[in-house]
Amino acid sequence: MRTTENQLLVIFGASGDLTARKLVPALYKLYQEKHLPEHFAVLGVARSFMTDEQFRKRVALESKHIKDSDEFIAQFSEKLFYQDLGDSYDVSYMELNERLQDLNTAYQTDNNFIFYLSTPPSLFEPIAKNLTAQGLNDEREGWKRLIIEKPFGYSLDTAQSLNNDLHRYFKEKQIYRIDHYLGKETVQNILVTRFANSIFEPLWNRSYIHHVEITNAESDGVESRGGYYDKSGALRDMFQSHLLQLVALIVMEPPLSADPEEIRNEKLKALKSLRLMTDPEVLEQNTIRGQYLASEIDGERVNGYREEEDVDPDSTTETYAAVKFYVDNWRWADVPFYVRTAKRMPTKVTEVVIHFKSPHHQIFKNSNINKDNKLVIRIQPDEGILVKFGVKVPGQGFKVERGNLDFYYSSLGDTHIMEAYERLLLDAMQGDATLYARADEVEAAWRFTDPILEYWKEGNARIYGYSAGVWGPEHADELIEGKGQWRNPGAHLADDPGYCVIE
Ligand SMILES: NC(=O)C1=CN([C@@H]2O[C@H](COP(=O)(O)OP(=O)(O)OC[C@H]3O[C@@H](n4cnc5c(N)ncnc54)[C@H](OP(=O)(O)O)[C@@H]3O)[C@@H](O)[C@H]2O)C=CC1
Ligand SMILES: O=C1O[C@H](COP(=O)(O)O)[C@@H](O)[C@H](O)[C@H]1O
Repeated sequence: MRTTENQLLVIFGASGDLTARKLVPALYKLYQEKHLPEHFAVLGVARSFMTDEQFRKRVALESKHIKDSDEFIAQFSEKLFYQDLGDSYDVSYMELNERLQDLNTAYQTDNNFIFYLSTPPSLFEPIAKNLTAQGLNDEREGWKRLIIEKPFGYSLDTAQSLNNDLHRYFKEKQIYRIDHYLGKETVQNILVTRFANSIFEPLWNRSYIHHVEITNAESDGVESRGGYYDKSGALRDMFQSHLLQLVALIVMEPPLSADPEEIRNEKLKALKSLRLMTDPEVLEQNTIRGQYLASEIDGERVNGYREEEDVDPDSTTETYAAVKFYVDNWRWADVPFYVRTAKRMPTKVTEVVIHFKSPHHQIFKNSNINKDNKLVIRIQPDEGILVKFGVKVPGQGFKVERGNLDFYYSSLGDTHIMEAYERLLLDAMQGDATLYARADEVEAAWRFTDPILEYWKEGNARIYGYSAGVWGPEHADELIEGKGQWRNPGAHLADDPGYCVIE
């Protein structure tokens, strides 16, 4: 059992959206579930002026994301404090340090500090530098950890220079780069499915796997984040980070143990083995970008991307990205990977599908099976795993249909499944970086993504429009043709069509 030592959590960007919507509710849940240490406090930091009481009201007492009895919330709120930084950096950081030391003494947090940077990325380096100037990176008394929000860089160059900047002030082992997909239970379950069973891993290679398909679909548009998204796009926002982390978990070799560095070493090797696409012809044939157009969903008009708030009316930023690629190593040679991510799809769903090859000799010639075995790892919603396999239809002869063999997390009843930010915060509090991305992993992911972005930026690849509420541009079907078709899953895995369900 890992221990959570006494500590003080400092959140930069405490007046922002993420703090109110994700971080404080996650801390509250950890408090409810009794995961927080006996001596614990949170200091929120931003430029806006607020008293402790105003901060508490804003993020806890009046938060629609926290629901519980007033008394319990009030107890939790007493652990929350706020310090404004104003605009004059040196003086402010000195005051911040004094406040920290006072809280550290009052709450007996043993000089253990986590600094969570939930600010615009341009502030990651200056905050690390200012903390260092105050000696707040020094681990001689108590440990110091730095959590960095996404996006981590905008390209390989910018990610490398951010890594270099941060390493000037903090050691790699002090740095925790958030990728909230790694905090999802079902994403972690990929490791368990593969390495805690002997029934999947022997098949997990080019001899048995036909192709791998990953879909990340959101039904929402860009909502209020148009300003950020228009400079980012689907490839930077989802593919480079969350989806390549999923790919790494699917592709990686078995680690020696569940030790964080062993797992991260294998993920790095996996990311390094993705075949770089630099030839324009290859990029043209293997990547597709799209942008959603205005449409009607359930009788209501929804905006096209270019009409969204804070989006350039002539924007060529992609809201749909599909990439086909190969992994150049012994295990995966010639197995195509198809990964797509998009906004304004028919439903919100993320899943990994391992498509197995057909049996190499068909005995049941009259069977009406034209689909192969599949392993569906449903990341969200309706989290679970589904195996599609052939079963005999009762009656004469050998008619074969696809049956479903499944497991759903919802069947665990009342078991509390930690939300990603809860899990990640608790891990950082306990000094476990397994579910955080290491510097070299992030760079390897950018190395693969950069040439696609460059090719798209040059205006070479066409940007296909698709109506909001459909599965992306029709042209994307050509990418996967010859290997089958996109699975276009429904919201509920439990409703996945199958001849029978084996309980
Ligand atoms: N919101 C979301 O759903 C997601 C956000 N993220 C990431 O989380 C981070 C925060 O995002 P979000 O909360 O949405 O952003 P917001 O714009 O809502 O908040 C930014 C915060 O940074 C503060 N800030 C700005 N300048 C400074 C400064 N000089 N010193 C200290 N604080 C400062 C702002 O407060 P003030 O103006 O008072 O200083 C505010 O509290 C970003 O890196 C974002 O990419 C990642 C995934 C999802
Ligand atoms: O990081 C991000 O993720 C969300 C999707 O997260 P999920 O947990 O709801 O799947 C995405 O909407 C956002 O654009 C992106 O920045």
